[in-house]
Amino acid sequence: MKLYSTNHQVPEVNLKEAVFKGLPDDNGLYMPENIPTLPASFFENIDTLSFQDIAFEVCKALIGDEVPEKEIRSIVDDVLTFDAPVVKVENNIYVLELFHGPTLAFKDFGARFMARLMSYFLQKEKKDIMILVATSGDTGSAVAQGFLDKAGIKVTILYPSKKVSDLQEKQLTTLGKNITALEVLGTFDDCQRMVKQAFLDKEITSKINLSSANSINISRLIPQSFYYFYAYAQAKKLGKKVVFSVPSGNFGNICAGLIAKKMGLPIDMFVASTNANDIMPKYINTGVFEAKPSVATISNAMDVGNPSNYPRVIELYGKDINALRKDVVGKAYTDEETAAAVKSVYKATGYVMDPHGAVGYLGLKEYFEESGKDATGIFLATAHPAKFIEVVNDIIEKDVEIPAQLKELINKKQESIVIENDFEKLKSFLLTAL
Ligand SMILES: Cc1ncc(COP(=O)(O)O)c(C=O)c1O
Ligand SMILES: N[C@@H](CCOP(=O)(O)O)C(=O)O
Repeated sequence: MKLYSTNHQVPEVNLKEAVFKGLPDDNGLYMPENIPTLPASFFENIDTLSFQDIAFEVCKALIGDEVPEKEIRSIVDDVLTFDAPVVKVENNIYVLELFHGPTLAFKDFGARFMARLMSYFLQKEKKDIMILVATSGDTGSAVAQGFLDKAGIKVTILYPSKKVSDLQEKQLTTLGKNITALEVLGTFDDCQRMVKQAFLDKEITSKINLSSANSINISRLIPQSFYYFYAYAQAKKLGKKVVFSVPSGNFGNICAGLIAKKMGLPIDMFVASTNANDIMPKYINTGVFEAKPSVATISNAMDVGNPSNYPRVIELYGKDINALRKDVVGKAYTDEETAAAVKSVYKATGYVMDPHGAVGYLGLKEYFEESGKDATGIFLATAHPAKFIEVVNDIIEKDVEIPAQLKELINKKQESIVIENDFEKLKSFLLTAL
């Protein structure tokens, strides 16, 4: 796989370089030079294949020139040890549950794949790596779990103080070992900015082999495309066109879906659904991209004011907004609308949505209402509702069952290092953590 930078100021790299480097030196994002189309026969038989078989075919088409087939098979089988079922919620409305992994969020797919792929590349080369990751709640814990105890790898997580849920914070701060959590006195955007700055700082990069585990790293996006194919395979028997609604923040998840579409997956439309941090819906609707400070919402993991995958999304459409609009509509919702959706769906069906999934549900409903389409609508449930019990229990007036992997964290001791919202503080931490 050859990858270029969206800023076009640095030479192309192969997959291995892109994975370890994370961010190109010109501050762009790595993009595959060629996105292969899968053969028609694959889509004809897709509903007869397992999740692992589908992922294997997709992955082989993307990275098979650099990673041997046998290795891809073993990576995919190791990563996909849990399901991603499509479940009916209402007439024409289905949910793709992406929260059955170890940290109960869709990030488990990306983080586990990245950890496995890096280990494969590192077998041939001995070097120590520092993974730097900014999180608004879910990426950090998935990455920490994915890299826990991996020899030669240290993980530093930056999370915004008091802006993640209590259980998310437990997940970030209780692992210890090779994982360090930095509690930043700022927003997620501040954490993301500091991480990006570290990749461009020559003193840091000359002393530390830094790598990113955010969706700026291409190896996060590849596995995030697998479940779009698998969801389509599950929905194929319904015989209708398929629309996906993706609750979005940094736009890595939807970007992976758009890559799946480029590979030939017949998706009729994507709905990019956000909370009040509506930078991308505004961009899609007006053509103006204006990053702004994020605001706190009940779908906290989507509180992003400068969506990092914007350059990739526009690159996929040759920077032609009208071409993008043919595939993607943008919708945004307030906390009141989100809470009302959680409540009404629970009352009508018994299904408990988390606030992020609820934003996706709202986007799908609105799109169907305005388009009048008779299609299979699938919204992505990106996290388990128990990760946000303080919000969800209040809305549905009932206690959500807490899965065992969260329950066991409740009494664990949290450990984090508080740092100011100042890049120099991160830099001195990194240089002393060597
Ligand atoms: C639960 C949840 N939903 C949605 C999102 C948004 O996904 P993305 O940043 O890929 O748009 C995130 C964070 O990434 C998340 O943790
Ligand atoms: N919502 C994310 C923010 C980071 O997103 P990423 O997909 O770009 O790594 C989170 O939960 O941390």
